[in-house]
This record gives sequence, C-alpha cells and structure tokens, in this order.
Amino acid sequence: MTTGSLHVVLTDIEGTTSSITFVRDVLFPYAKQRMAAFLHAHQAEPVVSGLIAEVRQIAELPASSGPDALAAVLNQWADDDRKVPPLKALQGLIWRDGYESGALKADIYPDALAALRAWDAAGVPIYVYSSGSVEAQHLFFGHTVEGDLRGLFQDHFDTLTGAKTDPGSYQTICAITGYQPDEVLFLTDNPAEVAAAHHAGVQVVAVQRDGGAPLAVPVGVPVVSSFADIPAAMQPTP
Ligand SMILES: CSCCC(=O)C(=O)COP(=O)(O)O
Ligand SMILES: [Mg+2]
Repeated sequence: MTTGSLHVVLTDIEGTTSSITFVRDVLFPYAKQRMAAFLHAHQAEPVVSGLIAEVRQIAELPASSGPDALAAVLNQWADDDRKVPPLKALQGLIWRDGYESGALKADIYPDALAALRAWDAAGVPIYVYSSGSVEAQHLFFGHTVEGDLRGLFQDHFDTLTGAKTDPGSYQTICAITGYQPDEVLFLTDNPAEVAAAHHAGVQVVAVQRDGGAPLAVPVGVPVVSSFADIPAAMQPTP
C-alpha cells in the first residue's frame, strides 16, 4: 500500500460500481432474447457484418452460417460469460434500443456514486475498464437510475485494449493515459483482474459486494464491501 501517490482511478463496472444482478439478470437476457432478430435485421450493415465475420472466425463457423446459427453461438458465449469482443459489441448495439426507450436503466451502488462524485469534484481523473464494450459503457452510465453520469469519466477502456486478466492491458492503459502504474487505483470484484493489475504494479482495492465468497487476493491488497471503506492511505489525490 502507498500513501499520497495515487492520482487516478480506474474502475470496473459489474460487481464493482454496479450490481452483478443487473448485468446477469437484466442486461444479458435482454440481449439474448433479441440476438437472432437483431442479426436478421442488421446483418448487411457494415459494422454488424464485420462483427459477424469475427464471430465466424472465432467459432470456426462456415461463411454460410446464418443469423440463427450465429445467435446460438453468441448466446452460449453469453451464458458462459465469455468476454469475446464481437459478443460484447453486439450486446452493446442491442442494449441501445432498451436504454433509449427507457426499458433499461443501469444501477449504481450509492457508495460508488458518492466516491466517484467526490473524486471528480476534487479533480481526480476517473477511467472505466470493463469487459462491456466502450459503446455499452457510455449507454450504461448515460442511462442510470441516478441519471446521466457520463460526465464523471475521463475515458473508457474495454477488451479491445486487452483482456482484463492480462497484466499487459494495465500497462497499455497506463501508457495511453500517461500515468505510472503505481499512481493508478484500480477497483474490481474479479480476483483474476486483481492479480493481473497487481502484477502490472497498479495499486488495487478488491471490491466484494453483497456478502459473496471471500476473494482470494495477493497479500497487501485490501478487500472492501463499499467504496466508503477504501483505506485512507489509498485515497487518490489530484
Ligand atoms: C458496460 S455494462 C455491461 C457489462 C458487461 O457486459 C460485462 O461483461 C461486465 O464486465 P465487467 O468487466 O464490468 O465486470
Ligand atoms: Mg466486474
């Protein structure tokens, strides 16, 4: 743990700022139920057709595979919570309608919102790193139960920057944002992400929400159940 040397926040979404329940029980089913129809309707559009080509390549499907076969693969990936970039991008495209119609409203833990607002007010830059696509992250924070929160964030990263379980991804984010790893406070609920960021030299606080099973984290990494419990020595300053 360091004192007074943290100058930027990098946060995960699902299980950290916001509940796993909303993502798994609301967002994922919403996309799953609409995946086949979405592919049928939009397969000729350049963005969607590029994503379909990626799915075919990753799943080793023939070029003749149609929307129903593709949707079956994509929905299985979603059920397995695979963080495959074209799946995450397609989910984001499908969620757009739900957010814009008001059918979807993202949640955010009150303690997370309070801390994010306080850091932002103090001039601490806040970045998001989630497996959800950058597009999905904008939609998520643009349509929360607390209104449009996009202004809190400096920028967003997704798995196009690299897997969240790869230490190199955190080094890439540091290079892009211009911070040294030990200046970055990363918040996440995922032990594999904790380990990867810690390995990269990033300062990590593990977040364990809703009384889940104890997180196995490297020695010295604090585990909190609320952003309000982030140790004073790890509070970022501008
Ligand atoms: C941007 S909201 C959707 C979240 C999502 O699709 C996901 O896979 C959650 O991943 P995270 O890295 O935020 O735990
Ligand atoms: Mg998470």
